Amino acid sequence: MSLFQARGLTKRFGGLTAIDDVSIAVEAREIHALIGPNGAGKSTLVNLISGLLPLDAGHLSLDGTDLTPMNAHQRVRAGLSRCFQVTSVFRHQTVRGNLLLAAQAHDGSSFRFLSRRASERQLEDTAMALAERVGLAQEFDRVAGALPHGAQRKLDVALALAARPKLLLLDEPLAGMGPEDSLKMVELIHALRAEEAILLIEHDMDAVFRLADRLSVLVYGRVLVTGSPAAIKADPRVQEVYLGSEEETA
Ligand SMILES: Nc1ncnc2c1ncn2[C@@H]1O[C@H](COP(=O)(O)OP(=O)(O)OP(=O)(O)O)[C@@H](O)[C@H]1O
Repeated sequence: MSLFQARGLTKRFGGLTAIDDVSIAVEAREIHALIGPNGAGKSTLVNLISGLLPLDAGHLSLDGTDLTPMNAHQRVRAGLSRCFQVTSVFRHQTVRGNLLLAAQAHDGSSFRFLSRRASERQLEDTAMALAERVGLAQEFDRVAGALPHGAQRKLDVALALAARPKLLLLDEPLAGMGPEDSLKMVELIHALRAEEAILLIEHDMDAVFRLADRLSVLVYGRVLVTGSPAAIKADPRVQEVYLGSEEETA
């Protein structure tokens, strides 16, 4: 069984079926990218999976746990963590402060048998380990709002990692980044795959095709095709969807 399975997801907005019987699976250590033209339903699908929007129909499971009846917070606790297009960083806090808060929010109860000093030390270690994982150890004591955009997005990823997710939802992680930051973020996402499965929504097709193990193409709220990067590139139906902007699938 796949680590993550979504089956028959459906969402209507009045007369519009924005997501129409969508099924998608993500395996352990897989980067599964979701692509599609503007308005295809990618954001709606991510909101359904993370629990920000209620489903009209369908089922979701993660590592054998039924997520369907859970709200967004319960889904995070069950192992589904999300990075937002709009960063969720506390701008006036330092990197350390942000990561301590996140570590405490997700780990607080596991420290209740430790002394206060021991639990504080443990939280500090967790915060530093998160900073190191995303390459922000040098910026640990800097105020988050003063960091360059690329570093803030890394911090956003670290905040999502604090929940120790089994599946990480990355919603346009490269949005607003220059080429140098994009390259660093691609490297970071590539490295994350060793521990977290990733569902990636991203407009930068170069990055998507470099990172993804499999892709699903969403068109008018339906999955047109799922396959390897090579199969997706060669698929005439996909080429037709992107006709007029061939460089996007190149
Ligand atoms: N809250 C809403 N109420 C009504 N219609 C909506 C709502 N949210 C999305 N839609 C519609 O659902 C469809 C899918 O939109 P969605 O934003 O999910 O697409 P997308 O693939 O994420 O687009 P983009 O790549 O431009 O962000 C669109 O037709 C959109 O107008």
